[in-house]
This record gives sequence, C-alpha cells and structure tokens, in this order.
Amino acid sequence: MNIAYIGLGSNMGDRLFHLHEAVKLLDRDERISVIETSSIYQTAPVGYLEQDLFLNMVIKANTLLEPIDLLEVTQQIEKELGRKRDIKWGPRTIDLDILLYNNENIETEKLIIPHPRMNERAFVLVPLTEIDDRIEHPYTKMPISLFIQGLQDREEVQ
Ligand SMILES: Nc1nc2nc(S)n(CCO)c2c(=O)[nH]1
Repeated sequence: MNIAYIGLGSNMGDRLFHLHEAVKLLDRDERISVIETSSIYQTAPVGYLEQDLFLNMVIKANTLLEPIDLLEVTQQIEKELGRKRDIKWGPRTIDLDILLYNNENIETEKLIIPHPRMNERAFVLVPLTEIDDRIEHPYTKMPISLFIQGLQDREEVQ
C-alpha cells in the first residue's frame, strides 16, 4: 500500500463544490482511498496574481496505483470537473497536484515528486502539516512545518 498526499485548489465557479466533488471522485476509484482531509483554506493567488481567491486543501490517500497512474486519475478528474488548460497559471475550476508519494523522489517529464514548488507554497504547506505535522520533505529531510511562512488570508472555510 502506498501513501500519497494530493493538493487541491479551485478559484472558479462553485469552488467548494469542486473541492468536495474532486475528493469524492478520488475516493470513488477503488484503487484509491482517501484517509485524511485537511480544512479548506481561502488563499490569495500566487504566480498569476490577476485572478480570484483560491480555496485550497490537501488530502492523504492510500493507493495501489503507481505515481504515473495516479497522475492519470487526477488529470481525468480535472477534465471531468471542467478544467480548461487555457492560461497556464490562470484561474481553474479544479487543480489536483500530487505533492508526495511515499518518501520517493520521482523525476520524469510528466511528473516530479515532491512537487517542485511546494516548499514556497504556504497554501500547500499549511494544510499538509495540518494533516501530519511530522512530515518530512523526502529530499531535504527537513520537517515541512519549518517551511511555513504563514498563509495569506488564512481563514478556515468549511
Ligand atoms: N493560492 C493559490 N495560488 C495558486 N496559484 C496557482 S498557479 N495555483 C494552482 C495550484 O498549482 C494556486 C492555488 O491552488 N492556490
């Protein structure tokens, strides 16, 4: 059994519905079982700033899938929830990012785990450490909780 942490984000349409639906669709796959979910946080956009506030969360899942097949499922869910990949850093109905997979370092052209930008993203680190505050970055071995610079607009939105 493998452990995967997946970051979810939405800043278009019914953001809360998109997050809940994405978690449901992940859990619906019999090869994935969602075992923990973080709170939902409202966060200021990083990267492309001219866009609406995001709702973000992180889930922890047991999975029988290899990383590349898990990516397949997350991309399928993004499509099902209407993800249009027009502006690369732009608004999206739903975004699923595989953050960590066991304690493995994976680097292929389609998939880099740990997620390459997660260490500078409080919208990932805060929910991630809410789930597991002892979690370490597989590469640096540093406790993830040390990376937290405080989350902008941290409001717990249920
Ligand atoms: N706060 C926030 N900013 C973001 N910028 C991008 S791109 N994304 C999409 C995730 O890669 C986000 C996000 O989920 N939350």
